[in-house]
Amino acid sequence: MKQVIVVAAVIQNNNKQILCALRSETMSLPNHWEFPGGKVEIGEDHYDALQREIHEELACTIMVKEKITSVTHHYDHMIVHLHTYWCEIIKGYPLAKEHASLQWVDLKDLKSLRFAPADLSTIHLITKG
Ligand SMILES: Nc1nc2c([nH]c(=O)n2[C@H]2C[C@H](O)[C@@H](COP(=O)(O)OP(=O)(O)OP(=O)(O)O)O2)c(=O)[nH]1
Repeated sequence: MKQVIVVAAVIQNNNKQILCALRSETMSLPNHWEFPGGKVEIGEDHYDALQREIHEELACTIMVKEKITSVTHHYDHMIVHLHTYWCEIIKGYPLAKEHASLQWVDLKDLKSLRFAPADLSTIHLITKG
């Protein structure tokens, strides 16, 4: 089965809301929310990949901070190794270049969005406590 390494950015604003991105109808996992990011390419480390993906998807520059978690999730069509990181926007304001939409979401409301299944452990970790 196809396996991919994916990095994703958890970005918080001054109101403690988290930036969530809606996958479009034409993407895999259509109409699911996710944390912006994407596949790590050959020769990239997680930091390079995350900065590149955020440039492409949100047209802004981030600083990658602490890792939140790493999980392996088995979808029907592939295995995703997902690594999530706290990130901070250091230049620009996020724009939906590839997603159907972006939304700043209160921590308490994250669980009510239909997220990609691989993201649930990250959501659990950032909403507890
Ligand atoms: N970016 C991102 N991808 C995620 C998350 N959770 C999760 O299961 N994924 C999956 C969805 C995709 O299959 C893959 C990320 O690849 P990608 O963002 O480059 O996806 P893509 O639409 O370009 O690729 P494809 O799967 O449609 O070929 O990981 C997440 O929080 N963020």
